[in-house]
Amino acid sequence: MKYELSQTFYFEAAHTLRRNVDVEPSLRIHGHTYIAQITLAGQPEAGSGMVVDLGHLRRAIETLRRELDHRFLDEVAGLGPATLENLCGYIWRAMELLYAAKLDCVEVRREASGDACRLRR
Ligand SMILES: Nc1nc2c(c(=O)[nH]1)N=C([C@H](O)[C@H](O)COP(=O)(O)OP(=O)(O)OP(=O)(O)O)CN2
Ligand SMILES: [Zn+2]
Repeated sequence: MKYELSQTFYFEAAHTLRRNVDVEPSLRIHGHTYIAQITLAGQPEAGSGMVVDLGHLRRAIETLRRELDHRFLDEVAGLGPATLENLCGYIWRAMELLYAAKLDCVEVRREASGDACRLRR
């Protein structure tokens, strides 16, 4: 048995994208609302009864969110082309530094279009 703790946050950001379909509109600067979910998994520590204190996760997310919210994603260092896949990877790398093997899943969605990407251990 393992316990899964999740927290969800959103960010609004702009980007361009080089694609083989919808070439011209994708190359124009446009924006999306992104919803991201981070899941940590493990066993609660005996003393605290927590896998991780959710207050700690909330602070880590706030720092990360400042790097993405109201940004032009093409200019975010280390992201690469601003796809859902690369956003998952970017968030994963930031959270793995803090939570190591407890990091279980990162999901990024664009609900307006029904798009989602999930990165799992
Ligand atoms: N594998 C991926 N494919 C695409 C991604 C992605 O992140 N991973 N992203 C995009 C775009 O960001 C794109 O703007 C969405 O385009 P599209 O699916 O054509 O939908 P709309 O332009 O209609 O989206 P709106 O939300 O309505 O603007 C494309 N592919
Ligand atoms: Zn887009």
